[in-house]
Amino acid sequence: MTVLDPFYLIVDDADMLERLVPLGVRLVQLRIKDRPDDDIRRQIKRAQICCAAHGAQLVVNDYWRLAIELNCDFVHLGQEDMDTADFEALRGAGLRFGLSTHDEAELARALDQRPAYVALGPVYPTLLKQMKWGPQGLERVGQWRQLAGSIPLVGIGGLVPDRLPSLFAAGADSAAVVTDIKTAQDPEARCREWIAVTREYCK
Ligand SMILES: Cc1ncc(COP(=O)(O)OP(=O)(O)O)c(N)n1
Ligand SMILES: Cc1nc(C(=O)O)sc1CCOP(=O)(O)O
Ligand SMILES: [Mg+2]
Repeated sequence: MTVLDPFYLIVDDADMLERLVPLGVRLVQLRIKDRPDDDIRRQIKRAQICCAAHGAQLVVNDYWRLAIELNCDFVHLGQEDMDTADFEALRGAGLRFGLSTHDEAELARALDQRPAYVALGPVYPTLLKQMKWGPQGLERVGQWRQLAGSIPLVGIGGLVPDRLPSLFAAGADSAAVVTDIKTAQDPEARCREWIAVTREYCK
């Protein structure tokens, strides 16, 4: 079973990944939207080099075909991504995958695939993207903890350092973040705060 770091950084591009991973990030997702495949390919390669140099686990969002092509070992897929993903090909290539969930039906669908983790979101309101789901809240995190059994649980959406103790107390194993670090005046300093707050939850 994968043990997830409690701090799950999500970045938009390889530039930000190269700034933040050397600070001590151990789990990072490259979540690039609306770029040509060649650009994504180049950015994944940069991310692989940086993560290998710093002992961080790279997770590629969405682009599972490129992840197989480039010998990555971890992808994240949402429910729509799952519609077209070839899970046998992923397993055959030795890739682990984490899956997004927002309601019980999605959770059951995700658990059927024996993922490395399930993510529940948005735990709090998120500014990152329009979603049909309202904030799930901490009670829902606790419910997911029970339903997911031994599968690691990632909380995502509207997370900031002050919210982390209650998120972990509710049963999350890891906290994923985009906006709080991306929009910080000093992303490096904010990232260090996240590392400090989450360290005590390392298993
Ligand atoms: C850790 C984590 N959880 C959820 C998501 C969202 O995935 P998805 O629903 O496919 O949406 P996009 O991120 O692709 O817009 C995630 N990326 N990471
Ligand atoms: C990308 C994403 N997926 C979500 C889900 O619930 O599946 S919430 C979310 C946004 C998370 O980012 P922030 O830290 O900016 O709120
Ligand atoms: Mg996706």
